[in-house]
Amino acid sequence: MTAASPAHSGPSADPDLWPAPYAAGPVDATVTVPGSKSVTNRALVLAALAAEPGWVRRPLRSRDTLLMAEGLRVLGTAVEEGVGPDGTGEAWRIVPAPLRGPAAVDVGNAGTVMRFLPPVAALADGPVRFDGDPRSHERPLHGVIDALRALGARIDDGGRGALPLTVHGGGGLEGGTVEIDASSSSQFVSALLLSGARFNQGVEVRHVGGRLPSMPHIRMTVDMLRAVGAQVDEPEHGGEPDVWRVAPSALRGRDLVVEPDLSNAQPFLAAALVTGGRVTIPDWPARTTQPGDELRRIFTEMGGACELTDAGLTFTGTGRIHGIDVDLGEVGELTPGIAAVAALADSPSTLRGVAHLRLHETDRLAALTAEINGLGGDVTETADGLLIRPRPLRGGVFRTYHDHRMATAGAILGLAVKDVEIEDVATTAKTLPDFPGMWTEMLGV
Ligand SMILES: O=C(O)C1=C[C@@H](OP(=O)(O)O)[C@@H](O)[C@H](O)C1
Ligand SMILES: C=C(OP(=O)(O)O)C(=O)O
Repeated sequence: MTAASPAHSGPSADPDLWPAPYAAGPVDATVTVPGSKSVTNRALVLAALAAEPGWVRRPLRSRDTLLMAEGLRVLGTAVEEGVGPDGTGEAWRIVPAPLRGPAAVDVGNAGTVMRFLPPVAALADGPVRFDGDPRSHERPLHGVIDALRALGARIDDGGRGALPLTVHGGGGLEGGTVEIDASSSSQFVSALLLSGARFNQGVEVRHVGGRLPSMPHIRMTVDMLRAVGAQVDEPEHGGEPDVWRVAPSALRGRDLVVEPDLSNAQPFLAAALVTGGRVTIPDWPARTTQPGDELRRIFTEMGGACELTDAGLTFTGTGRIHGIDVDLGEVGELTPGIAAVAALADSPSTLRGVAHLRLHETDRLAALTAEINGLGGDVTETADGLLIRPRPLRGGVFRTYHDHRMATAGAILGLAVKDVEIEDVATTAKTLPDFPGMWTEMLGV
């Protein structure tokens, strides 16, 4: 472990700076992780589009999912706090209703809200205005806007191809075949498929362009559509490459239990790796489309070991971390946490396939480079990723740029480097509101 730099004057009293706890020894903890953002927000959209009420059990309650629930509410759907249909387990009860406008939807900086709801709004019977955080104006949306127009929707975006915009819902959408370039976000494809069953002709989405990122998230969309009764053709299992089809049909209301968010399990697993300790995540699914499941392979290659038992996933570290050369294109949202671990390794790492992270919550490649180097690291950006050469790090302020995964990446570094202070740790509320409490509880501090 690296001592704090003598030049560093110790933690400041700035309330916006969170002193990241330093781990004096190996962690040994069981950490229950709240539900998946991606599953919760798909479940909400599908339940709102269904022909009958449904339940979403163990939903994630975070900024992104509360924005999704509110967006659906203003479009007419009832999202009620309650218990599951058998009287057990906390759940949201979703009662679909005719989608209506005028309405105004705040997307915050949630990719899932800004991309999944405009197709839903096209089914409403009036104008729906979309706006969000300043960063939401910079995140790509052209794939959704152009596709919806091609499928028959009227959208006023002032020619920007981005937020803010108004979808002039016409009470329904013709649908049909559409070509999009989804190389900047897989969420374009997911967005069109999720609403596609409700279009008159269904939808056929043909991706044309560069590499499509985050394929597991598209598989999640397809699996969840099938679970509510949609008929989906997809490239896997013999379909045409880069083509997805959803047939027009009614969707069933279901009782769906949300899996723990495996991407939010990442910092806790990383804590086992970095401190040579042991962390168990209960309810780790045996089979899942969540990209976080890849952490079993990636963190094992970086020096740990994992075991999936009835108790959950137990991940054990040795305290020695190895560098890794890995393509993260399918699992881009894991990059900040992997970069933090890689900065503490005993050999260099190359993270590839993630150019599209420049358009995430912040430019994650620039942010990780600036902040790890700000602690004395040696990170360089490549055309599609990062080169990380570990060096002894020192304490200092780790800025987060309104990015929840920057905050958790900084916390991972703080385990091994004294006097790291995270700016605006509250930004973790996007997907994990109690992160600071969970982190200190894991460490027993
Ligand atoms: O569909 C989803 O739930 C997501 C898809 C991915 O988006 P991109 O394909 O834009 O990276 C991922 O990074 C994001 O965190 C969640
Ligand atoms: C990229 C992410 O989020 P979003 O859904 O806003 O795209 C993320 O959570 O890492």
